[in-house]
Amino acid sequence: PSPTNGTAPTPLINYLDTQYFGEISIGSPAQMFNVVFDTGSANLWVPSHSCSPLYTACFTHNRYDASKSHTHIYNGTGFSIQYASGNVRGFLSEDVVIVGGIPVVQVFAEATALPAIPFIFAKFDGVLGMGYPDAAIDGITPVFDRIMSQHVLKENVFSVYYSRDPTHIPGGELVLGGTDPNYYTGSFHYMNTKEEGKWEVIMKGVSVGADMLFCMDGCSAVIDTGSSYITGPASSISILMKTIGAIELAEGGYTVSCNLVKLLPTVAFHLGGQEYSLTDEDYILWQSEFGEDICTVTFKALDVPPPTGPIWILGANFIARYYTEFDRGNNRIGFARAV
Ligand SMILES: CC(C)(C)OC(=O)N[C@@H]1CNC[C@H](C(=O)N(Cc2cccc(Cl)c2Cl)C2CC2)C1
Repeated sequence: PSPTNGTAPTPLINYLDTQYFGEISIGSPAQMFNVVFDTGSANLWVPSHSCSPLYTACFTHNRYDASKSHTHIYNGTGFSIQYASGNVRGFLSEDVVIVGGIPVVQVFAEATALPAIPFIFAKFDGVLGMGYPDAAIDGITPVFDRIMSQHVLKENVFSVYYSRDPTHIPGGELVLGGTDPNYYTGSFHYMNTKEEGKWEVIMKGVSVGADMLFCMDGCSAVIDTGSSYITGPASSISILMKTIGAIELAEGGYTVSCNLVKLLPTVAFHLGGQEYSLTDEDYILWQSEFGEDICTVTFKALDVPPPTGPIWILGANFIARYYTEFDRGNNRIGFARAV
């Protein structure tokens, strides 16, 4: 896919509707990595060749070997990213990174400490943050900003399609520089980002069936391609779960009995003058295990402390229903009905 027409598509793999990732290369000759294109963060990191194999999560993923790349530029500055479940630590390097066929000289982190939880569950090797520069740790210019400054894109936007059907190939698509009409119908509706530095918008309410139950006075919503689910404040989520008759599991997830799934109400998110509703098909993960069906609700409780929170995070299961355009040129987000 040459970026000559100003857009650069990258096919994504869909793993269980919870992880969507695509391939990039780093170094010369090319070393390939599967990364999540994560609008909720703004740094690129991949496991390092110098990560001790005692870290299971490093041992089971592709690792970048600086000594094998003749375009590697040494940096060595320390790096640490605090995830909820643990820190990824390492050091910075610089090399040629190719995304969707577009090469950039990029400062990125080589992870030398990768917590087993959650990364042994990751099918991807690393994370390519698609957030704003303000969110970048160590003030590193993010990949998309490096691409924009090359003036090779038709528009300073990128778009994300996440397939809901695990048998659909590709499992998704990232387009740099535009949108892909094959994956949406109807027109886009746009809303401005709340502030320059985040893929975050003002949400005007969350309704369950006909009743607006949450966020009546407005709240924030982050559109996060790197999160699997939709998360909301624990108080709201527990009311939502009671309303739909879901029962809480030990580790904090919720399930409903599969024969009631068809009766579940729609949940609608009021964003930018439009109601974005999700039906049971969109928010129930129906899995058959050992001959019995388990219906998991793909909403999770997550209390993000102020000043960032309280917020709702609209993740993969929202994006799978609503094709999303992230517009850096106009600091706005657009949604269209996904195919
Ligand atoms: C404050 C700061 C650290 C920048 O916040 C973030 O980076 N916030 C990120 C926001 N987007 C989701 C990121 C996340 O949770 N994972 C872990 C993950 C997600 C889904 C499935 C799996 Cl298996 C895993 Cl491991 C990233 C690897 C995508 C955290």
